[in-house]
Amino acid sequence: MASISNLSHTLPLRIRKFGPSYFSLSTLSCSISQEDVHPNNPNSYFPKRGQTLELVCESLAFKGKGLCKVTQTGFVVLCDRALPGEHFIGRVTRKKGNYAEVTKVKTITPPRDIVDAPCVYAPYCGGCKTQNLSYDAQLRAKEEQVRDLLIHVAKFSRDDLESRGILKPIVPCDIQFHYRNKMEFSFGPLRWFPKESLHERRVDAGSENYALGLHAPGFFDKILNVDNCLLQSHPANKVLAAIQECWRDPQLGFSPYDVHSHLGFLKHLMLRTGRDSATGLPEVMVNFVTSSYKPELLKFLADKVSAFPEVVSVINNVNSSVGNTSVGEEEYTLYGKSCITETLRGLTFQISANSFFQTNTYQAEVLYKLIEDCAGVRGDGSEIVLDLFCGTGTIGLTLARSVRHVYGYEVVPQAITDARLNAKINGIENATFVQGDLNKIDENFGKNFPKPDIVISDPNRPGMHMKLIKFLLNLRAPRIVYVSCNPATCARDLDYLCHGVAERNIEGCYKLVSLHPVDMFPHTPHIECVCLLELH
Ligand SMILES: C[S@@+](CC[C@H](N)C(=O)[O-])C[C@H]1O[C@@H](n2cnc3c(N)ncnc32)[C@H](O)[C@@H]1O
Repeated sequence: MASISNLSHTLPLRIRKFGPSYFSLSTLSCSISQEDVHPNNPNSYFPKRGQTLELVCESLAFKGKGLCKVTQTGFVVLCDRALPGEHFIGRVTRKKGNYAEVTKVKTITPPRDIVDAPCVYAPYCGGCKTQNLSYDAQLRAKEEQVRDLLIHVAKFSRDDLESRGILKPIVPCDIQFHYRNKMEFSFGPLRWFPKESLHERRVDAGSENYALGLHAPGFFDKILNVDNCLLQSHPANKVLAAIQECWRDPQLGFSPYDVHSHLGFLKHLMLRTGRDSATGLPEVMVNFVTSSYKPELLKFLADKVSAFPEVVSVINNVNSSVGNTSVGEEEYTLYGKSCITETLRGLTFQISANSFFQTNTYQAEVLYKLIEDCAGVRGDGSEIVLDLFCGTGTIGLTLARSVRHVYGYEVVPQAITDARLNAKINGIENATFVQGDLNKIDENFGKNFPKPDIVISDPNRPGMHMKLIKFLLNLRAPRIVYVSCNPATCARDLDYLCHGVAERNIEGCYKLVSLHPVDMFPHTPHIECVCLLELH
């Protein structure tokens, strides 16, 4: 779910809804000619495709894009890889409703707070877009983004947020590199080179042209070859390097999968790192995703990686479909165990090749502690917890020890199986996990569990469906802890829960007590938020 190749998500909320006023930024320099103004509305302004603008980046917006505003009009322009304070020339590439996107042509004055990015791939890789921005500045930009969304989308006043102390300072991540416990690399027949290194490409290089790495941002078919990733664990990097060293050898007979011709064997390499719950030592799972089942062919790579003492599991997911996901129709264990383990808040979790687990274990400890604090469990074993979007049950299980019962709901059947298994291995008997689609609930939802004292809701990026919002507003649980990985949809849902949905005549009944932004993924645009809502 959280491979680096899908770190660049689509914008789930219509930006149209925000309008230029969402971007509370000062006016920036850019000259406008009379033709740029729409003839029917002299106040409107639309730059033309191909037009160049002189801009200053003021802040970072969704997907970590630099946000600029055009002088006199306030027209919003977004630029990938522009950083706060950077004065630059941008060329308009796309017009979208009430904003435009530009690509950077030339920097006039460098950004504030820049640092040398330690990773050689940082300028091109879609994973770490802000590695060259100091960590303090990254945190400030994330905090500002959340504040803007709370004001302009969730409709809280700046005064509310500040004087009532609702918006808490962002929780930094103490570990800024090697924090990811899962990475997914892709194989491809032709490595991608950025423009400035195109001279390195050799047409006659044969299998040397093969790529194993990360997708070039925005391209499903272009792969930047990567020998070492500063976000993944050290043992996982050793495995990656060992595979890179040999897999192109023509004598081994490996072919990378071509997403256009649908030919080729090796599709993805997924590396997951956990910890042995008894010794605390790292455990690595190597998962080869292939287009067919050929264990005799994979044996060479399986033997090579299993020679590392940290590698305790070598898996083969076979995905014969033309789709390019890493989830196979069949899964084989080529070496060792079928799962690795990880410890979180004193509990042990089994992680299979495709099960969801928080990708930054270190910061997940911090996040879950915060969720527990916000849940405010009394500890007398009397309370009922409803854990919506429970995944493999991790949040609910950490609370189960001090409440009467946890009811978890989740759409992915395998995650529910894992949640039940996780309850069992931790000796937890007061947790019930049910598979179901929370976007399709009807009036019967809620009849199978007692009224909860605490609701935990941790949806994925699209946030909560209106049916679920209505359900929660009718349920009137005393407390909701809303955990979100997308501050835009989070702000929308907070507005609904607190202020209601005017166009549907629905009244809100919650008060936002606190919102803690948490940095789970340094150098990336991602922001997690933990919000505490209490019934009015
Ligand atoms: C951000 S994850 C949270 C997982 C879990 N709470 C944790 O911390 O590990 C969101 C979860 O919501 C699940 N999900 C997505 N859409 C859903 C839906 N419509 N109904 C129920 N669950 C859904 C996903 O499968 C995923 O496990």
